[in-house]
Amino acid sequence: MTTVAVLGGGIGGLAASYYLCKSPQVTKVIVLESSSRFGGWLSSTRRSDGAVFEHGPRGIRPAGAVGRNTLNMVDDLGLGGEILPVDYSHVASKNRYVYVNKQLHRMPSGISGLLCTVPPFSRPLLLSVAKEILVRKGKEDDESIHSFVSRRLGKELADIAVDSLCRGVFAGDCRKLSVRSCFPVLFNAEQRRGSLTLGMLLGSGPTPALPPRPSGSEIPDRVSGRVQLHRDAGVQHITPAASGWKIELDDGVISADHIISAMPAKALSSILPPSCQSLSQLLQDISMVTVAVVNLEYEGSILPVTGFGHLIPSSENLGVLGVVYDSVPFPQHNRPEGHTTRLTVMMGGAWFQEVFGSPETVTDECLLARATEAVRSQLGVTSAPCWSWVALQKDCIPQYYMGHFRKVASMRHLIKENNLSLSLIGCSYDGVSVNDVIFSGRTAAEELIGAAV
Ligand SMILES: Cc1cc2nc3c(=O)[nH]c(=O)nc-3n(C[C@H](O)[C@H](O)[C@H](O)COP(=O)(O)OP(=O)(O)OC[C@H]3O[C@@H](n4cnc5c(N)ncnc54)[C@H](O)[C@@H]3O)c2cc1C
Ligand SMILES: C=Cc1c2[nH]c(c1C)Cc1[nH]c(c(CCC(=O)O)c1C)Cc1[nH]c(c(C)c1CCC(=O)O)Cc1[nH]c(c(C)c1C=C)C2
Repeated sequence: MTTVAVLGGGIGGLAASYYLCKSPQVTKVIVLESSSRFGGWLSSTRRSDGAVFEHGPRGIRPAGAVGRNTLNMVDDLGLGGEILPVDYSHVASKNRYVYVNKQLHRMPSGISGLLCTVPPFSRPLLLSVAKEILVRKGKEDDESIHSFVSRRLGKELADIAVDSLCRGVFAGDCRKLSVRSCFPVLFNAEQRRGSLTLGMLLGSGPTPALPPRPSGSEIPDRVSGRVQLHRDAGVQHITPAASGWKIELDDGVISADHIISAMPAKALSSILPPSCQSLSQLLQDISMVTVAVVNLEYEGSILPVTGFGHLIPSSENLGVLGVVYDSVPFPQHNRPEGHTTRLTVMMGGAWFQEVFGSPETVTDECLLARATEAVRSQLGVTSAPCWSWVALQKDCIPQYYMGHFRKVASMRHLIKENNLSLSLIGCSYDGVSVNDVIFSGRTAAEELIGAAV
């Protein structure tokens, strides 16, 4: 009865089409992807010798409702056996480093991390946590992450730990990013319990509910039967029609009863008609940053420490955000013959233009030189890499600046007010992690169908 067009074939669009096909009310799902491959930022190189290098995301957090939701989807698609688990006792889960004052420091963890003074911090975490309970609740309806954490836990934690964390998740500047939109758990803990510590101990509100999992191994067949996947199908314009939408592609026009937009907000803004100008303007306002992802392979075991990787606060180095020690969490992706170490250096983000100039003119040689120099100075690796790959991921991570929640609420309000049969999903709105994006696809499918899927 219903034809749904999903615009954008990244993980958000693919997840939405998977959930839509679980309902018999949806007769056809048409996924339109402008590039020549599906997956969006999920992208890797598998070399002929078996080594794998990720140019986008490399892991998901299985925790919480959204993490469980991803695992359920992966299982239902019969892909559970492909997961490379990194459990909580793994060294990559326990050891994360920050590079401060030209040294690597292991981030405090466990009881001893709470009770002892662990450099680069000047006092035990427990002191900050205990004092936090007494800090009064903020009065604003949003605040920068840096201001929020400085106020509640002290400036040192904000300057080092939180500054680094925001670079390692949003490639962004914690002085500009919104605590309400980037870390809703922290914001809600303060709102509901008056304290992060109490929020963590007592819980800070409802988490998304997951309906029971469907039993079927037939799901992949049902999905493939009703989904049409079109690559090289860039959407140029969409126009509301008597019932639903007219969708203009480079080489034709199609109709759909409903559109799920899984493309970046700015891209959607550029294909809307003049009659949707207010919505267009709000969408246009969601900025993205560019990240240079440099994969490096070195002969032998070259790491001075073992763990997931290290992050670098903006006070130490603006341009280099962090280094992932890929061989540690995912040794299965090393080349089987002869021992090598795989690393990924991530650079730029909110500081790209300032440090490297325009993404349009920066060269791969320049980015490779900056990445190998970071590995030399931060990890003491003097040898040259035996293999490298530079991927310039332009406009790849949205920045939820202060007031982001208001913009998103206004967009959804405008859509409702104008009776547009349109859902907004993907990383531009309600969370940037792969888990969040998959969950946004599920939420949109459920809202459209009017039932849990
Ligand atoms: C370097 C990097 C590392 C990351 N690491 C992690 C990680 O470890 N863990 C984690 O959870 N998350 C990570 N993320 C975040 C996560 O990967 C992304 O937020 C997520 O993949 C975004 O998915 P999406 O479907 O919303 O968007 P996208 O992947 O951007 O998909 C949108 C699609 O829309 C298409 N499109 C655009 N315009 C049009 C048009 N006009 N017509 C048709 N199609 C169009 C695009 O080609 C694209 O394929 C990382 C991101 C990056 C960039
Ligand atoms: C240095 C840059 C980046 C690194 N990863 C990303 C960037 C921009 C992107 C990214 N990483 C994670 C997520 C998902 C967040 C979530 O809510 O699940 C995204 C969008 C996962 C992540 N990576 C690190 C942390 C602390 C997290 C949060 C979740 C978790 O605990 O796993 C740390 C980290 N990321 C990078 C490095 C070098 C690094 C080092 C310790 C790379």
